[in-house]
Amino acid sequence: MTDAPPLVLDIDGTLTRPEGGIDPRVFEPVREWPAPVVLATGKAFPYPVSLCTFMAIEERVIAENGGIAHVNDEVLVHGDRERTTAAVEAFQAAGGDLGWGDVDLVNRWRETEVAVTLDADEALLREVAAEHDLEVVDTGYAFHLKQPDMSKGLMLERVADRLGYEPAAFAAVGDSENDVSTFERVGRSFAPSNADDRALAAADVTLDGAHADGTLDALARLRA
Ligand SMILES: O=C(O)COP(=O)(O)O
Ligand SMILES: [Mg+2]
Repeated sequence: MTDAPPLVLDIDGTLTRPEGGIDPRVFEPVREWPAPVVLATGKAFPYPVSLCTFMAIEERVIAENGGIAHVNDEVLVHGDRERTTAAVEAFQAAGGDLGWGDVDLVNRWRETEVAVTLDADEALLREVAAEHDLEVVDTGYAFHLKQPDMSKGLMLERVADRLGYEPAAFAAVGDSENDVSTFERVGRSFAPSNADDRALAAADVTLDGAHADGTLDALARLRA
């Protein structure tokens, strides 16, 4: 294989099993991929960094829906956490609950945006977001309260530049609306069958397989 494209891979819903957790079958093809692999996720910064570390691949990550990234010994920051913090305080003052319990590991190491459980008061969250010029993204795993001008795709432009590629040189796999901004910029995009309507509509290719089954199929097609 000589011309496998660089990859942008979402994590939840894409590298995972339907019942949750990373599908270990993705480790080898990702580790052996002959071009750069960027993990692009809504998770807080340390999560994809750790995943790369334990997969023994370069720590090339876009985290927090494009709020922060690491590539080539450089940290790139886009989001402004203070704006989100003010909105979270308003949400909580109006009776909203982020929903992660007393020890909130989901947000503990976030630097730019905030994640809220899917069973939180969505109408209140959207109302507060609008009042603070923020938006709510539903990844299927959490609501994310973030700046509208922050996305995985926008951060991919900066990461791709550091890696010496055009964003269009990349192929991407992703399952939800937070991957649409990536799909809009890459040359080839794939959505596993569990993807939400927005990801399915934006993807070039809809895969028959769900979760990592679909992703493994996409990776095999890209190397065929
Ligand atoms: O944790 C989430 O809400 C979504 O994460 P993902 O972007 O890796 O799918
Ligand atoms: Mg996902």
